[in-house]
Amino acid sequence: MTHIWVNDQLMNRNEAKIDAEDRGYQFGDGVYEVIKVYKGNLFEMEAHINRFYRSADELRIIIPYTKDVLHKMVYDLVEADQLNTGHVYMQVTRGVAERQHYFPDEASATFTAYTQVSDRPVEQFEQGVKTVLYDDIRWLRCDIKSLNLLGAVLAKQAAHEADCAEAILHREDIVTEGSSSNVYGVKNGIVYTHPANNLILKGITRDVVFRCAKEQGIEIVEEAMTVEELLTMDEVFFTSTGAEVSPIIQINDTIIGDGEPGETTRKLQQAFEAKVQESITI
Ligand SMILES: Cc1ncc(COP(=O)(O)O)c(CN[C@@H]2CONC2=O)c1O
Repeated sequence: MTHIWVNDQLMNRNEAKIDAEDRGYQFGDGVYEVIKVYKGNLFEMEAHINRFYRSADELRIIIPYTKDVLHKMVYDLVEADQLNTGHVYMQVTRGVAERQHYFPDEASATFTAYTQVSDRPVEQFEQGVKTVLYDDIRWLRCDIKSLNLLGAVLAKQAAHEADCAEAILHREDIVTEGSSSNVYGVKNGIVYTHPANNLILKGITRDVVFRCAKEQGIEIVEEAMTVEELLTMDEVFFTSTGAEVSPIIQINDTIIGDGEPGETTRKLQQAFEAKVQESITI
């Protein structure tokens, strides 16, 4: 039996009860994080916690724990579930109150966190994936990791129906990011990706890849690509907590490069793997 934090109670997963008037349930009024666990070790935990609090602050949601207490709660959850490889999903909502759009005067945040076993998608790393293009119909605060995911849900559904792993989003002609990932193009060994502003989520994996690129002497230019530029890149890849560094070999009907994962992508995959291994202290 796995466990779940519901506020400050760690209980069996099937005992959790969430009120029908929780604002996360009714309005998507909350924020979340997905944290990878490798051999029982939380990867980039501090960065995820910092982004979690920043997202909550942007929505004026008060997380009722200090960062240290929250870190311990997540650590204890992984221990309780003896999670080896997988992820922790955690979220905080503005809480339970009679349904009204404006912030309720009286509501205390609802925090939940649970673990999920999830293997690393090794075949995806090795072979690369097909993707589709999809209009970025999301709101203009994509830098907040909010529960408002309908734009991403519809995009991912379109990818799923096309037997693809990801949808690449674009606002008119400008490529922003994936439905649940950051997207990069490589031309002549230089990596291009959308600037970290309100139109994308500044991924934790993106930050690790930036560090890896610097160490490897690979130039990254934070400059938005047009759809046409993306389709004519030598290499394309995407990153997320779950996808790590995954090559993209096809976008709609366009084969990227020679249809195989590229050299720069491979270098970044190897450098990222070294970071993963470093995080495993046992
Ligand atoms: C819209 C969006 N952009 C970028 C990313 C990549 O961010 P990280 O590198 O920090 O993961 C995510 C991750 N979304 C999480 C990752 O796994 N499932 C999700 O919903 C995302 O949802």
